[in-house]
Amino acid sequence: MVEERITRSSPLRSTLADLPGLPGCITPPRPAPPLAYITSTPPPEPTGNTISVNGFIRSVRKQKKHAFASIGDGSTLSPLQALLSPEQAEGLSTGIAVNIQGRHVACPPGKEQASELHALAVEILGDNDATNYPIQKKYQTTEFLRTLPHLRTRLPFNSLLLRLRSQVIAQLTTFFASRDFVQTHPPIITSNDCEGAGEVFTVTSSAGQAAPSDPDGEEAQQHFFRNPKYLTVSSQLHLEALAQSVGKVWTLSPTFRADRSHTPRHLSEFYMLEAELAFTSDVDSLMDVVEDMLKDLARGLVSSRTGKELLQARSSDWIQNEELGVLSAADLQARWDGLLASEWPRMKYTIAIAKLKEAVEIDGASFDVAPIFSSGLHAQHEHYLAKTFGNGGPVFVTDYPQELKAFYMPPSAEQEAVADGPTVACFDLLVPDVCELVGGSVREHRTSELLKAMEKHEQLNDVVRDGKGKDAVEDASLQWYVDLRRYGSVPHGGFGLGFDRLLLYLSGVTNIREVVTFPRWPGRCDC
Ligand SMILES: NC(=O)C[C@H](N)C(=O)O
Repeated sequence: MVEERITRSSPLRSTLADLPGLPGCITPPRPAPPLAYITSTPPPEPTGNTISVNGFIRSVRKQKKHAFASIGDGSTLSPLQALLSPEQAEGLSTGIAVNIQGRHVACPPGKEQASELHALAVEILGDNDATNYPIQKKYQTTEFLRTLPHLRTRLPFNSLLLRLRSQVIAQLTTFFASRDFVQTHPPIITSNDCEGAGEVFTVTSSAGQAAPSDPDGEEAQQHFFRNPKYLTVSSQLHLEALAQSVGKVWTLSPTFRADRSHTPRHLSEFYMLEAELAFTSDVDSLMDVVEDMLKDLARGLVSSRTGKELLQARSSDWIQNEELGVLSAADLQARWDGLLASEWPRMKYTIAIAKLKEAVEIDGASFDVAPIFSSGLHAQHEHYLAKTFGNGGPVFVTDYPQELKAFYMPPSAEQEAVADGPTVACFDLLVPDVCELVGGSVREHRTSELLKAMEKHEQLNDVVRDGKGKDAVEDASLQWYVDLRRYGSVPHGGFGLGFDRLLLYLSGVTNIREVVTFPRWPGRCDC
C-alpha cells in the first residue's frame, strides 16, 4: 500500500453520491474509468478501484494500528468510512476538509457499512479549529443549533433537508411546465398589502430619500419611492395581471409577514408557491390542480433517494431532536401514502363546523376555542378535521364565511340558506399537524362587484366614489388592480401554498425554523 501525504492540490470533483454502493462525494482519479452512480436501484458493488474522495471528517477514531474516519460531503445521509494508517490520520479531527485517495472495497458481511475506503493518500484541504468547533457529534439542542445557521447545514440531516428543498423545486418546475403554466417573477417590493393578509414590513433606504427637489413636494421627498412601499405579503394580485396575459402562471417567491408570531408554523420570511389560472370560474378545478401537484410531488419523493434517506433518518438514531420530529419512519411513510390516497375529501365550511360541534357534543372532544361559524377554523380544528376525515391525507374545506375572507373572493356558486351569513368561493387545504397548507379562491372579476367588496372591507379604505357616478380608487396603489377588471376581465382563480410548510410536512420535521436555512422570526435574524 502506498502511503503518502499528498502535497500538491488535487482537483475537486463530484460528490459522495456518485460512488458505487455509497452515498457521497467521490470520483476516480483520471484516467480510471468513470464510476457508476448513486446508492439506489440497486447499488453497484464497490470495484476495488482507486478513487478520490472530497469531504469533511465527521468523526475520527484512532487506534494503535489503524484509524477510522467518517467522511461526509452533504450529498448523502450516511458517511463513507475510510481506513487510515496512524500516520495518515495524524492531524485529522472532526470538521477538517480532506481529499482521500484510496481503494473502494466491499466490507465483509456483518459490518454496519457495505463498503469502505482503504486510504492510499490523504490531503488536508481545509483545517478546522477543532477545540472551538461548535458542531459536535454529541446531542445538541435545536435551540443551540439555531444560533449557528451558517454551520448547522453541515449536519447530515440538515444537508438532507437542503436536498429535499431542491428536489421539490425541480419537480414543481417540471409539473407546471408539463401543464403549460408560465413561471413568473412578480415583484418583492409592492405598493399595497394585497389583502390585509398580515402585518407588512415597510421598505426604507439607507441612501436617504428620493430626489432632493421632488416637484411633488415634501411627502414624495421623504420616501425613496415617493410614498411608502412594502415587502410583499402575497404575489397574488400581480399574478392575476400576468394570468390575463398568458393564461396560467406560477411563482415561488419570498414572502414577508411582520406578525409577532412565534408558532412552529410561522416565519417572518418564507417562500410561497402561488399559481393563478385565467378562464376558470370554479373552486373544484383549482383544487384539482393542487391535488395533482401534491400527488405528483409525493410520487417523486417516494421513489427518490431523498425519500429513502428521509425514512432511513427516522429508522435510525440520526434524528435526536424533538423539533426535527418525533414521527417514526412508518408514520412518515403513512403521511406520503395519505397524499397518494385516491381522492381527498372536499367538505364545505358549514359542514366542517357542524362536524366539529358534533365532535364536542357527541364524542366529548374539547377545543380551546369553540367551533363557531363566525370565528373561523383555529389550528386545533384544522388538525382535528384533517386527522378525522382525511384518511391519513389532506382535506379540502371550501366556502368560508365572507366576513372572514379577503375582498377579492366572490360569493359561493351555490349560496346555501345559511342563517349565519354569506360564504365565498374559496378553499383551504388542511393536513394533520401542519394544518393549513394551501389557500385559494376564485377571484371577483366583475368591476362593480369588486369595488363594492373593496369598500366593504375596511382595511381597504382607499376606495372611494369620485362623486361623478364613476368608480375610482383614490389611492393609486390599487387602481391598477381595478383596471384589470375594466380591461377585458375574465373569470379566474388561484392559490398560494406555504412552501416551507410543505417541506415540514413532507420531511416530518416539527418546527419550520428547522427546514429553513436562515430562519427569521420576531427578534431573530441571525446572519
Ligand atoms: N395566492 C393566493 O391565493 C394566496 C393568498 N393571497 C394568501 O395570501 O393566502
